[in-house]
Amino acid sequence: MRKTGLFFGSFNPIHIGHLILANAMVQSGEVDEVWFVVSPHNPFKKKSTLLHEFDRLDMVHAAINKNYNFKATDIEFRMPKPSYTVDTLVYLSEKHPQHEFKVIVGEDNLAGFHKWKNHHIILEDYGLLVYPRPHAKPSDLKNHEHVKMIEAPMVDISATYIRKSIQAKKDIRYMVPEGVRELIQSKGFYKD
Ligand SMILES: Nc1ncnc2c1ncn2[C@@H]1O[C@H](COP(=O)(O)OP(=O)(O)OP(=O)(O)O)[C@@H](O)[C@H]1O
Ligand SMILES: O=C(O)c1ccc[n+]([C@@H]2O[C@H](COP(=O)([O-])O)[C@@H](O)[C@H]2O)c1
Repeated sequence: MRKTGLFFGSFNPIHIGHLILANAMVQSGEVDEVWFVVSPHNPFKKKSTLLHEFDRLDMVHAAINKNYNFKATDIEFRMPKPSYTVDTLVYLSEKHPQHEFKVIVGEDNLAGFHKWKNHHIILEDYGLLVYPRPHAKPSDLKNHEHVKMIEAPMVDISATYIRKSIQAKKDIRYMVPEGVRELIQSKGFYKD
């Protein structure tokens, strides 16, 4: 069985915070690889700054480059919207029976985790890999046998900050991998 961590996000754009964290998951030895699950554009949610899902997927591919421990998946583009984590897990497990999937979440997600669809199934059949987040509320879930806390650096950067920097015509070098920066520049993403 291949141990695979799923990292869900809109990745608008993917940045070094995401990549450092995904790499820490692989380095911890808890997973062999991380799949970036790009969240689709929810047609019911209007967010003018959210790029088309294929553009965000292209940036994730550019970021992964030749890291064979990382993979990007567009699986949720073809699933009913909004996509629930449990549905994606069930679908992926059926499609890839040789993989054992776990969900990567920030510590701040634990407090509201009981509101996720079929959260018991996520916990019992899959499990969570949790990375530290600043100001996370305490949660008993940390002691659950299928919840594993993973040590990872906290990198204080967000996609919002990067988008704002581009709008302010600032240099975003080092916040995203060079290939992502080149894509953003050549396609004129986030300029207006
Ligand atoms: N710097 C970071 N370190 C660790 N996790 C992060 C970081 N930035 C975002 N995340 C987490 O990664 C997941 C995917 O992030 P997302 O694509 O929403 O990026 P974001 O930078 O938070 O975006 P935005 O600023 O547009 O809200 C989310 O669960 C989010 O909490
Ligand atoms: O499946 C659910 O019910 C569910 C409810 C809330 C959040 N999630 C997952 O958690 C991710 C982060 O959620 P949020 O609300 O912190 O942006 C989101 O992209 C989903 O993958 C999933």
